[in-house]
Amino acid sequence: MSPAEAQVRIIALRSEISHHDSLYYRRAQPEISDFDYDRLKRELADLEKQFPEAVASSGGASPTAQIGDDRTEGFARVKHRQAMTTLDNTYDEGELRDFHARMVKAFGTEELAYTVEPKIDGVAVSLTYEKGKLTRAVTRGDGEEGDDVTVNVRTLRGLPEKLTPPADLLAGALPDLIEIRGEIYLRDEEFRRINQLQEETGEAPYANPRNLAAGTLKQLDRNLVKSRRLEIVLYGLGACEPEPTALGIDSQTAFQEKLRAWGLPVVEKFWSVLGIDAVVSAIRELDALRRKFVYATDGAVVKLDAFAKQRVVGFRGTDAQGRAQEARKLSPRWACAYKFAPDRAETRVKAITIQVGRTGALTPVAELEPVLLAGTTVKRATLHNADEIARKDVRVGDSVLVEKAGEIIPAVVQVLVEKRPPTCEPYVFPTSCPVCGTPVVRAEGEVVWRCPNQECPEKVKRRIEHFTSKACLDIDGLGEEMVDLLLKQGLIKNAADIFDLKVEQLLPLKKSGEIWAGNLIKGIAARRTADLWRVIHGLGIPQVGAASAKDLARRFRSLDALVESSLDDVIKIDGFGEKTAESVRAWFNVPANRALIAELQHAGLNPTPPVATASAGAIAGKTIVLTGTLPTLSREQAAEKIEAAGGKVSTSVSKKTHYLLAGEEAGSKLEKAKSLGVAVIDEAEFLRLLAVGDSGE
Ligand SMILES: NC(=O)c1ccc[n+]([C@@H]2O[C@H](COP(=O)([O-])OP(=O)(O)OC[C@H]3O[C@@H](n4cnc5c(N)ncnc54)[C@H](O)[C@@H]3O)[C@@H](O)[C@H]2O)c1
Ligand SMILES: [Zn+2]
Repeated sequence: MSPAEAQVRIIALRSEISHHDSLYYRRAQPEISDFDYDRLKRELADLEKQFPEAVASSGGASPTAQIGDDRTEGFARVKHRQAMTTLDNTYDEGELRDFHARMVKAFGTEELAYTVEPKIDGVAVSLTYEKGKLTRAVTRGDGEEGDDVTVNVRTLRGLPEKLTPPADLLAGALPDLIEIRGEIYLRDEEFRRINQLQEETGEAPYANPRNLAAGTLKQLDRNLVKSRRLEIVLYGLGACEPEPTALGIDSQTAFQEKLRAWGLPVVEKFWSVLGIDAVVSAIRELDALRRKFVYATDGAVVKLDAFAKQRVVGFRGTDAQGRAQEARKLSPRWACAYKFAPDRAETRVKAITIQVGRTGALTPVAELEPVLLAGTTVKRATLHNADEIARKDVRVGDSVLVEKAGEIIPAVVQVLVEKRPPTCEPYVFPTSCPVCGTPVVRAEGEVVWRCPNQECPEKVKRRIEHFTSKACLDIDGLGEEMVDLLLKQGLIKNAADIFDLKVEQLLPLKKSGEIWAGNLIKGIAARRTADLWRVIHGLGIPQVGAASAKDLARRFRSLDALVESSLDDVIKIDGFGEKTAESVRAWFNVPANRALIAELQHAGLNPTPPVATASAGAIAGKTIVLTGTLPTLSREQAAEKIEAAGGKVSTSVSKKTHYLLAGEEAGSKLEKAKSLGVAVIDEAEFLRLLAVGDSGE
């Protein structure tokens, strides 16, 4: 390659990489896989090294000398006390050994202590704890300054507002201020749940849990954030006052132990080892274990253990020409990320079929030549939607690469265009429903095409299947096949008909099926009084999963009350965003849906409301004032709990106040409460009261 050609390629790569950076960090909707992205970036870094003169005349900053910037509109920006960096990474064991060789050169010994940690594929954040209390959460941003996401991070389950102080003084006190770095992630099952809702409502599904976590963390609707169960795992140290050594933290291993002692969520396992061979075997162990972890991992992070040694080698902060940039830290020289190549395989697309979902969404699926991938045989892979097929230009007959991350459904990541047979025609997405022939529609701003026919046999079937499924009415013996058979025989037309089935009607379906038919009818009859939330879930209201159905059951306690509820009533439920509430109301406003409810009731469906609900609890209807600092709950959390239990939070103490919930350093409110004879309770008492009304599902 000539310098002139190199320059052209460098400019092209820079713009391509910037494009992918913006999609990945700001919009959380990347177009290419990480593996392919890393290849582009490596190509650019190599060219920049090889042709420094071409770099000099290309102008502008290179993505190789920057940290991917995640900052977006709508968030306050906060400077990190200590910069957040990225990691140098490799897919190659040889390069990992080169890293070790550099350390050996710096310290003159092979016997170097390292930690090996899982590399969590989440969204990087920095938490600040001041005097043991969580005060701030900030995204990595450009490394120097990130977005303030404190409000959203406070919704995370499993993240303590306070650090557990050491049991004995010898263990060191809590730091005055500490920045703790970690990753926010979503579990696979939560990822799947949300993606299903996305698809049902016609929004683009997320490609993987990391992107969904990133997209969620940057939501401005706190209720939406809360409804998605984000979690966090912590592993890194930023600024610390006093010096970490004063707290007994002089290595990554000691820091890991401290995180555990403080009660923070941490990695399941890390290794403290001596020398590079031990590093390599720890990475092998990690690779064998990592699929069992609750978060996705994409590699191992190897760190020089001793902080004193880390300080000696410092950070990479130079651009491609080796010039130092103004104190901009890019990545530590004392760490190296070894990435695991994704599980990928090459196969061929035999056909593209279209699935029609419960809400009519048309989902294209690639039917594949069976191929072994991550230990399982893969025959089908999702193609998501029409836009995705067009973007990747997937055609029947194409050779493709399929990738499987964790337990996630395999996806076609790339078409091998060079292997395309000349007869391959571009795929044409159907313009009518493959099942009922109705022309498909696409709502404005949606990516999903739908069959709009409410009577579409496939939709009807899927609605009934959902209604009788384990997750909903849980009717024994009424699986997908039986529902299909009953529909084909004309014995049912909708979910309500199930309750009118007679033994005589079922007898012809099976040879000597008396016992079977009798049991099925008995089973169906027993579900007439199923839990209310199961019935609500079974209705298949868009956006309403089991958790929301439980909330609705707790709040309304009967189908009639739910049918008659107003948008306002629904919005007020804790955890319900406007979107969910609107979706609920829209569903009940459809005459056919109301008719179905009437039919169900007519057929004897009489669901059981939750046993002990919040409205029967000790907090329900009570006015509570908060004061002082509580030992574990933040004010926000306490207020939320009160409202969720049907109580009211008030700011000032009066004769109408039922309880004053008082923590440490309670001031004038405490005196006033005492003078008015208002009951004063502490956090423990408060939690006991809450528990009184919380036994119902
Ligand atoms: N597909 C795309 O279009 C696209 C675009 C941009 C970036 N990316 C992906 O993102 C990567 C770059 O992102 P990055 O700068 O965050 O780098 P990175 O994800 O490769 O590694 C650095 C990050 O790893 C995280 N990390 C996880 N576990 C850790 C541990 N135990 N110790 C220390 N750090 C740990 C930290 O947040 C750190 O910032 C690329 O390599 C690529 O895989 C993909
Ligand atoms: Zn149809």
